[in-house]
Amino acid sequence: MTESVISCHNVSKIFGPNPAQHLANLKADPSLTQAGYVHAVREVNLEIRRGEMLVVMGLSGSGKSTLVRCLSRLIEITGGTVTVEGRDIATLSEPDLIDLRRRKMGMVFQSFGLLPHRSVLENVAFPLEMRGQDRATRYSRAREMLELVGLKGREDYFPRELSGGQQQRVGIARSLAVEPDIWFLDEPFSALDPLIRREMQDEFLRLKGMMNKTIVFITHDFDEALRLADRIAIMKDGRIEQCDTPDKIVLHPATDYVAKFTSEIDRARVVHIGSLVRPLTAPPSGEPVPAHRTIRDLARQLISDPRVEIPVINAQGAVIGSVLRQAALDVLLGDAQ
Ligand SMILES: Nc1ncnc2c1ncn2[C@@H]1O[C@H](COP(=O)(O)OP(=O)(O)OP(=O)(O)O)[C@@H](O)[C@H]1O
Repeated sequence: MTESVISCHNVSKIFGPNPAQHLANLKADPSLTQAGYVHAVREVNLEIRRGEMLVVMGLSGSGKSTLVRCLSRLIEITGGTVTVEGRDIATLSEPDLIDLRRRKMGMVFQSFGLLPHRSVLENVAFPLEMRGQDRATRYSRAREMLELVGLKGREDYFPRELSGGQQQRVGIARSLAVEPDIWFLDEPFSALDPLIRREMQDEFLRLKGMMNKTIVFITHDFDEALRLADRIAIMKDGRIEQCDTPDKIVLHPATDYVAKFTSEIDRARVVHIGSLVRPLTAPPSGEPVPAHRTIRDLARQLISDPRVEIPVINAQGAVIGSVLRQAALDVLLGDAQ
């Protein structure tokens, strides 16, 4: 099992004048809600693994931003513990906390937050300037990052001369310049129009493949979550309803609420053959199918294949079990339970 980088144990956040006092009885006493208390995050338990992309998904007001801000202690939690690489971040002094954020963490927000009077190059180099790096080193690193996000040649532009998508790329390049191990992105693409958003998602998947970073990505768009995530944590009223791989979420939604999100989804595009693997009941025969392919990818073959049971291979080519053709067809035709 991969090492956990961030752990949340029973994390709660209550906004209000005297939150700690009400941690135990907020739920039972509705008058506290009337008095202005908001239970934004409720008893969240979560392990974020090194190198994974965890997408936090939920409707507006479900607590996504609050939870993610608790992970870097931008917000003080009311109850529970958050540990980052084994250290309880509530126990860190202010300088240690700033150091942890500067050395390990990067953040990208929905509003691009670029400095309007500085060029693109200067914007990307800015966090390195804050770190006291000399001009030549920081400009060279900033150029590298701009090339990585596809903005080579735009170094001397000003933010107002770029499109929304390009500005967000500058924001991404700026946060990558400091080489964060843990990367928090709060709805980074939501201000972009659908086509550019899709392009940015592709770009993001490319970057993710190149860098082995732990990423926590917030979105309220389920399609975006399914496209990008290794695992999705679905929040409702401050709680995590389910935290699982996209395959498991669409195949086995844990609650009615999660099921509602998945009802409109084309499952065959999400579910990989590997998710339906079961032990072989007979020696494998005929051409196997790779576990990493989606049911949609293999639709033609599945429809015409006469076999009841089709062997499945892993990335190394070893047979890991089989898939019942009928089970795959059920997903394809929307009959999966
Ligand atoms: N500083 C604050 N003071 C009081 N209440 C707050 C504060 N910040 C957030 N809240 C409340 O906490 C709840 C969760 O808010 P949060 O911003 O975490 O939700 P979200 O899922 O990120 O929403 P969105 O998708 O709209 O950004 C909401 O009811 C919100 O009004």
